[in-house]
Amino acid sequence: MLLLASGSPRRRELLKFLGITFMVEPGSYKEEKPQHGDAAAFCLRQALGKTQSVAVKHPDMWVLGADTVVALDGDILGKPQDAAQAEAMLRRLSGRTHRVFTAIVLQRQEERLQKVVETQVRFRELSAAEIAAYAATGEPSDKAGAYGIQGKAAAFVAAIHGSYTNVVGLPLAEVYEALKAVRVIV
Ligand SMILES: Cc1cn([C@H]2C[C@H](O)[C@@H](COP(=O)(O)OP(=O)(O)OP(=O)(O)O)O2)c(=O)[nH]c1=O
Repeated sequence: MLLLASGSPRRRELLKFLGITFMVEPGSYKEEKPQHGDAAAFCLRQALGKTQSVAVKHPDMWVLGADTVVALDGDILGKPQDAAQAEAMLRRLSGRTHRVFTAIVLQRQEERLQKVVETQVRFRELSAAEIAAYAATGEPSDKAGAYGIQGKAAAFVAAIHGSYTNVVGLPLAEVYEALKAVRVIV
C-alpha cells in the first residue's frame, strides 16, 4: 500500500490520475525557512523530512513525500507570509524566467528513491494592478512563489519548459517511474 505524506490537495488530485489506491497522512516535519542558495538541495531536504516523519510510523508501507520551491537569482521562494510578500514575489517574477523545483522521495524503511525535477516558467510582464488583483484573490497564500499555474496565474505564463505537473507540486512522469521501480505499480 502507498501512503502520500502530504496535506496538499493538489498532490492528492495529481496522484489520483495514476489510477492507484493510496492513503494520505500529512507529515509532521517543520519546514525550514527558504532563503538564498541551492534550491534543489533545499527542497530535497524538506521532502526527506516530510517523508521520514511519516515513514517511521508505517514501516510496512511505501511513503511518498514532495516539496516544491521557486528559484530566482539564487533566492529560494517558498510560500508568501502575507499579501504584501505575495505581491513582492510576483513583481520579481514579472517578465522573467524562473525555475520551479519539486523533490520527490519514495521510502520504505531503509529503501529510498529520491529525485529533484526542474521546470522553467516564463511570466509575461505583469502590471501593478494585475499583481494587486491576483494577490487579493488569496490564491498565492499556500503556493511556492505566490502563484498557482493551475489557477488564475495560468494567464501569467508566457512559456513553460519541462513538466507541468512538477509546477503544480508532483511530477507525475517521475512519480510513475519511481512507483514502477519499487513495484507499487506493476
Ligand atoms: C508554483 C506552484 C506551486 N504550487 C504549490 C505546490 C505545493 O503544494 C506548494 C508548495 O508548498 P509545499 O511545502 O511544497 O507543499 P504543501 O505545504 O502545500 O503540502 P505538503 O503537505 O505536501 O508539504 O505550492 C501550486 O499549487 N501551483 C504552482 O504553480
